Amino acid sequence: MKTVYIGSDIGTSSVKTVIYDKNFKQIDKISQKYSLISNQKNQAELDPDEVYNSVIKTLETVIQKCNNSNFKVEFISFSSALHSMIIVDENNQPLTNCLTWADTRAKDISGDFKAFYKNNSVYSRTGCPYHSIYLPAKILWFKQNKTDIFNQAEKFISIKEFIIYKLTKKYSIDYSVASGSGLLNINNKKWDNKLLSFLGIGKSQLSRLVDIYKTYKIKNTELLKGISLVVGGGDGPLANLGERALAENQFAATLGTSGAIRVFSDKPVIDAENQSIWCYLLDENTYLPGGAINNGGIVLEWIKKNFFESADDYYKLIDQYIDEVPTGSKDLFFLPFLTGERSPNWNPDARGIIFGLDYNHSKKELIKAAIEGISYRMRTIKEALEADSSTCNEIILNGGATQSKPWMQLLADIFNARVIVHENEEAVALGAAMIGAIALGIYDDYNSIEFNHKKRIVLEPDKKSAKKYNQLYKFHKKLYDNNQHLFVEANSV
Ligand SMILES: O=C(O)[C@H](O)[C@@H](O)[C@H](O)[C@H](O)CO
Repeated sequence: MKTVYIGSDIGTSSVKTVIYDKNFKQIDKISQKYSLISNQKNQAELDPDEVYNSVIKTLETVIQKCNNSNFKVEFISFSSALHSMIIVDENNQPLTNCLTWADTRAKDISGDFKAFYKNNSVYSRTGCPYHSIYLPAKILWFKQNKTDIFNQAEKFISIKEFIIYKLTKKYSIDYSVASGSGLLNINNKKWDNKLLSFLGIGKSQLSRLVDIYKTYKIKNTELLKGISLVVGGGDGPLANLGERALAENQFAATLGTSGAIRVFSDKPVIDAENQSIWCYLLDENTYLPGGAINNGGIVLEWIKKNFFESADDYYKLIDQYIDEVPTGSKDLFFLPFLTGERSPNWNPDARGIIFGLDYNHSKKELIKAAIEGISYRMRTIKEALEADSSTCNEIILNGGATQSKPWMQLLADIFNARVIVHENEEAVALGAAMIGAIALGIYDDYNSIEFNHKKRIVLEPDKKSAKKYNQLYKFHKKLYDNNQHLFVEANSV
């Protein structure tokens, strides 16, 4: 009987459940989309029951397939997007939808929280810069704006806790997802007391902290009952694991709707002065400093929606324009802050700028300038990370951008580093499956996993283009810096 592992990646717009053989080779994958609810400004929510039903549907389909093929399922291991929050009442019923990382309502919280954050070194303890994406701001928003819900809150949980609760009747949160909440002290691995008392919530309102290897038996549904469920971790940390970017100078990057660059470290890495990077956890002993941009492929989707609605071959056109338009898009610059900024400046007021437009520019230059702008922002993260960890000459890339070879070459040139893409496309689900194999005692730790990672693409930077991009990048940064005060002023004109 063939033994198989299952990794399930609960993302922001879909769940992907993947079957692996015991050498972590993908056998099959089932995905199910769900809809992001965004009827009001700053809202980006998911319906928790819709997500749960989608997860169950993919799991049952996969288990049925395994049963039909006479495969022995060792475990199901989970991953989820970070920074999500659902408030549940004393009967374990959701009082809210699931606020995702993209929900920005909490940028409008009032009062002295920012000063508290600064004066109490919250960043140094939690590894999370002051920002509305994290749970402290989200919780405060409810306290200030929906007091009735805040008062009825029995627990503040993430989407993964919600699903695991439904499957096991246990509220547990792993250190990885907990570290992305902004409520965990990453040094002593405990909920941060000072922060909790400022917010006016108790430890009992948060789940029990468990390690990512914690295993339960599934209690419900005929097909899933009795299968080992491994709690697993957050998508960013598991992407690095799935990419096997294990060394301190190996950065793994994701570039999809948003983007991130991260690296494993055996100690906390923080930038106390500028707070340019975050530091999350994979497990109790592995730290994950990194940075994330809000504006990746979302910028290209915005251009499509507004200017290329009927272009079925939009992404092909993008590739063509990257090739046709010269480096630097004929001096056109696009600061891509369509949804504010996360790393490295965490500026919620940052706005998009198209600079240098003249009569000879066309949509081709506009698109290439957007691609260059997104890529420059990724470079700002690489640099912030290098300033606090090690220099990196090789970046392992995953996410939607890996569909475009011209974009990847442009990234290699802007990073002035080798870009590698592996054959396996589902790094996060793969990382979750690796955690499951450790949890079940098949491997001692993630270093000892034997894995033949095949490379699909290896791109070296082109020297001439890298040199040119170096100059252009400096100008891009200047454009950003010189407009800082105008971003703020624009709020009150
Ligand atoms: O490491 C990462 O990829 C980022 O830090 C996260 O903030 C993700 O964007 C989030 O989990 C949504 O996928």
